Amino acid sequence: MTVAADIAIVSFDKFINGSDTEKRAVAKQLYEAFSTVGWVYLKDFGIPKERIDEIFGLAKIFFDLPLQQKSTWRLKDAEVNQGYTGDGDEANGGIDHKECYEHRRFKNPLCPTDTDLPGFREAIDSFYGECYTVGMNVLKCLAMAMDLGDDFFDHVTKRSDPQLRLLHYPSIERKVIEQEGHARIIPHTDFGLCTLLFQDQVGGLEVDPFHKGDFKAAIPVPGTVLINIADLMQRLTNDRCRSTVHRVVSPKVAGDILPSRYSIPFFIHPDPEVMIDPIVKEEGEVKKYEPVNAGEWRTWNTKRNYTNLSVAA
Ligand SMILES: O=C(O)CCC(=O)C(=O)O
Ligand SMILES: [Fe+2]
Repeated sequence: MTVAADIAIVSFDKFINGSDTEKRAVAKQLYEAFSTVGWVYLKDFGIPKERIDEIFGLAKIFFDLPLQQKSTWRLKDAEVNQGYTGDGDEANGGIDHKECYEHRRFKNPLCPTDTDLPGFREAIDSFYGECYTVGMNVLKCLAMAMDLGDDFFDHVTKRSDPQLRLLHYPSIERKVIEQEGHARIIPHTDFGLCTLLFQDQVGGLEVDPFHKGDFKAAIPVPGTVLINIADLMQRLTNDRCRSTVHRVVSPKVAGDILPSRYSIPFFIHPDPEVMIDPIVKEEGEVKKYEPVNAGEWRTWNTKRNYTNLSVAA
């Protein structure tokens, strides 16, 4: 049996509603988690449960549509990275069994209209805004905890265009997922600044916190959203914050057929023109990474993940 990962549960209430001292105390708790395991379960983060349930419900309605219809919104360009990707479209060194819908901040030409799916676009846009607020507050915590100036990340996220992803792992035979090189999503790190991750109650998400091939379950905790550090934040903080490997495998349920699973990541990226150059804070500290341009980094990593999507080449 897989052991549960040691991921702290932190309340965001005092960050949203508390005094400056209370805000800083929450920031410290987040930083502590991000600089060890790289993940935290955030509760009391200000998005009502009903809203999250509504979005999971809409994801189910969307993915239940016939493949032919979903394919009319098929993602065409890895750089734009918006629309539907089917099972097998995204792969990077292994085989994932999943389908996704990607939604962006400014333009969503491949989003179902009100005629296709009444209320879908409006609900997804509002949820996007709510996730954005949580995400920017998480970045503010990091700025506070690292003494970068509280508004440090405001300057690198003015045109920030995070990616909201609805994810569906279809019900599938266990023996298919459990073949060598297959997974619901293969081991990877996220490549932006940080990610918010909502998951349903099915399970199967695992984290390898210290990169020893020792995966531990990030079990679903009701009322929380997981937040994890991604590669650009690790680079920017010169390894103070840790972007850790994770994957989704079979949930711990009996039977030959696995239930379907839904999750909703919200990937936060800096403005495309920003250079991510490691911040050094101590006398004699050496930068562990070369500076990278955030926009080029995002495009390069996204294209790499869509090697199977012929139109994106
Ligand atoms: O479905 C999940 O819980 C994880 C998804 C994920 O890691 C990703 O989309 O990058
Ligand atoms: Fe991920």
